[in-house]
Amino acid sequence: MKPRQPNILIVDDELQNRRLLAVLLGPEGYLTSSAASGEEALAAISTVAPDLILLDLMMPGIDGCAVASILKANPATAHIPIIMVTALVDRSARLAGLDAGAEEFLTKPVDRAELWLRVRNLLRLKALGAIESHSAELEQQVQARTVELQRFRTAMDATADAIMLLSHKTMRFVEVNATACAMLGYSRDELFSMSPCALDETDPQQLAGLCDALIALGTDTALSTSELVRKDGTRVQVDIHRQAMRSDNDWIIVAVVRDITARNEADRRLHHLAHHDPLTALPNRMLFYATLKKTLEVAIDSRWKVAVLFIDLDHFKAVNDTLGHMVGDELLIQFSERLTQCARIRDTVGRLGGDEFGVILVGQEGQQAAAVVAGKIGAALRAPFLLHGHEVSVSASIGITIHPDDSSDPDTLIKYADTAMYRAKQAGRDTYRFFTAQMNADALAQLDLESALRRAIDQEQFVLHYQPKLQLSDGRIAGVEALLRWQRPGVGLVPPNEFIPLLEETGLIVRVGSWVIAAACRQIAEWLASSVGAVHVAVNVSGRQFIDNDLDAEIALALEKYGVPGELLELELTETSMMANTERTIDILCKLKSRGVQISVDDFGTGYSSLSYLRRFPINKLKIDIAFIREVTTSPDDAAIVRAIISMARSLKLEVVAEGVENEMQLNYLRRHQCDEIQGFYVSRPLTAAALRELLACPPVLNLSEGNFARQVLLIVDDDALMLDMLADVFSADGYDILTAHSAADGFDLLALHDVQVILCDQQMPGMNGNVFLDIVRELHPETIRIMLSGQSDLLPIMGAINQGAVYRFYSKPWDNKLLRDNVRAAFQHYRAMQAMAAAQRALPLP
Ligand SMILES: Nc1nc2c(ncn2[C@@H]2O[C@H](COP(=O)(O)O[C@H]3[C@@H](O)[C@H](n4cnc5c(=O)[nH]c(N)nc54)O[C@@H]3COP(=O)(O)O)[C@@H](O)[C@H]2O)c(=O)[nH]1
Repeated sequence: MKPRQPNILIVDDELQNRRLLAVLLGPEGYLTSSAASGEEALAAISTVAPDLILLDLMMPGIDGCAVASILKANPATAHIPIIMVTALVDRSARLAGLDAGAEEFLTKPVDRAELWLRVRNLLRLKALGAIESHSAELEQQVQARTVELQRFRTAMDATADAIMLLSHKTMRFVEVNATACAMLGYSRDELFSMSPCALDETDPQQLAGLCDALIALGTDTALSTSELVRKDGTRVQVDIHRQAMRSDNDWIIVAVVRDITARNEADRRLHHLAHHDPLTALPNRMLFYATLKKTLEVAIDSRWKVAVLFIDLDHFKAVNDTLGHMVGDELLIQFSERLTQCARIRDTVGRLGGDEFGVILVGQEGQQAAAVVAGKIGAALRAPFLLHGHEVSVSASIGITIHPDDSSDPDTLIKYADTAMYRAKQAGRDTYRFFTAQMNADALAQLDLESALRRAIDQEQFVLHYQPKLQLSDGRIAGVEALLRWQRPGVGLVPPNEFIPLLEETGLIVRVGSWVIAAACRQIAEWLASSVGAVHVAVNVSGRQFIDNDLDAEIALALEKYGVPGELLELELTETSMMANTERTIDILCKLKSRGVQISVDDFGTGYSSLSYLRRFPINKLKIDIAFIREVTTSPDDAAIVRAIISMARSLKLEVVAEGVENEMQLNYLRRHQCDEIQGFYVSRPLTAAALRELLACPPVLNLSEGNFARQVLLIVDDDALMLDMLADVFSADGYDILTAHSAADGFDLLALHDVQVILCDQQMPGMNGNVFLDIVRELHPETIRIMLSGQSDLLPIMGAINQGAVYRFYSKPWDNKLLRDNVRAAFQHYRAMQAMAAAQRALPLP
């Protein structure tokens, strides 16, 4: 390229001088322009700045010094070199010129060689000055950029995300921050020298394609999740935001890389938490369901069978309620471990909630495999669990459904397995049941019944019947028990056993129970206001009424609403319901008792039966369950239980009511053993309110004669009628009340009805012989004195009976009348002595 010709401005008021200088400069390749005055020069310079100015010192108007001063004062023109041309040779004129800013002087007339030399030197110097200032400028720029870059790097390095800048042209990193180095284990220089493809195992074409796509996106950023390989070969999961940015004639791909390992781990943990039971770590209901759904999809294609086992621990609630939730939790954990061991790796074990677990079995066998696993689960539970120092034995009830036999829908399979599990429970627990179509029909019937019951509640289709309780001391009606009946439209009166279990199961018992309390209070108030007067009414209360609502407030409200004194209301609770939620139940019962409400334990003897535990409850009465009353006069076991309950109740100062009394024998037996009240068909069946009113107006007269308590009653038992007569004759003169029985059965009835003190019994009787009879009597009526009459020479059975305490004396037939009478008299004396001793013991204070 041809160098640019320097442009020189000649300023002189003399044309001659201007022309001369132009002529002198022309041959040296300079372009010249001229100005005839200082003003003209300044105007020209403001338009085009010359490379050098030859300035005449002495000019009219603005002289050379003034022009120089103006130009040097202006930064835009200060750099233009000025050669002052003057005819003046004195020193002061020259100094004035230099002072004004001129770089050089030429004296007129101008010497050509000196002119060229000065011009050339000044132009060179100017060029040098321009370069220097340019490099200074450049240096400044570089410094500024370096500071900027440093600041940028510091900022980049302080960023938690890795930042990597990739040149599109070179496909190499041009910048990376410290986080990138730390994340990937490479130094900055290593990253600059390596191909980015090594980091995510792509090939260069892929990378180029990715960059092109980003460039096409413009300023938009693209997000992707990827995995990068560290220097040590390990992998790091990352989110990458990429953006292409123009940089001169290149594109820079900016990648902001975030390590998402921790986030992924947190996500994984969250996912695990959402799908697993935190206590047992087993899949929860949601995951169990999802697994079953997937398993069924595969099974349908591959024609496999899938069995679903629904497992529920038996009496788990009792463990929880009595030993506490910590023990309950531990049981669930240990059970889940045993359960998992019963399944194969490919099976799924899950916790469906509470004490309910599920197992999914896949295979060809279906039923057989399910039965085997169910058997294994049962066997796994044989060994007791050691739970925080308590040894606990539990069993499980299992329901089983099979795909494709029962259904191929996950919901239905689980529901059917649940239904079958209930059947296993009903069958006595600790067993398993396969689902059957009948179960489904039953389940549907249950649903029908449930909706009918909901309607019954809304439409108040319930009524109360009342069954009297008789006080044994005086034969008066002591009160009544309110018993629920359902007047089901189109069906008639439905007894509670047919619907109370479902009310309990569905929780509807709480609403119905509230209705019962209100209805009973309303009825008490009605009787109170009528000629009937005060009637003490007991209502049955379910355990759920204690848990699900504020029973105390509810009863208080009902008593207040109907103006009923608390003393006329009694609550009957079963032992089992008392054991659930003990503390809350005790609290509520105490509040109720303070209102005068009586509390009795229903069905006593069938549940927990721990009187020491029951002492914590503010109870007034025990109701002995009907199961012990049915055979109380013939079953030594039942009789012993009844007597034990009465005696324990006495010592705790509780009243005792026997329920289900159906005959006079039971009544007398209970009366003789100090039972306070009886309830049962013998007194009356449950009655409508109207029928009860009539009964109360004209109460039943029951045979409650003082009996023969003060008399001496001798029972003679012999199948031989002649023998019976003879024996009765022998004792007729001794003033006893003599009862005769032809068989053991008759003997039991008479013993129940009368206060027999001495028994004389033939050993050889058909049916039950004397040994067995007296042995049972010993248990039923231990206070009696039992004498055996034997015609046998074999004394061994009699000796046995004597040793067991069943027989007090024995006599061989034929007997000596006098000896026999003496001994019977002695037997009565012995009886009285024993009674006196027992009474004295009873009178002693309790330990
Ligand atoms: N939670 C509630 N439970 C209630 C309510 N009303 C009744 N029930 C419970 O339902 C069960 C069955 O009651 P029901 O069919 O009324 O039977 C009672 C009596 O009829 C029956 N009974 C009475 N005497 C005799 C008899 O001599 N022989 C005989 N075979 N049965 C007899 O016993 C039932 C009373 O039992 P109990 O309550 O234990 O005293 C029953 O469990 C009721 O409790 C209610 O409102 N809420």
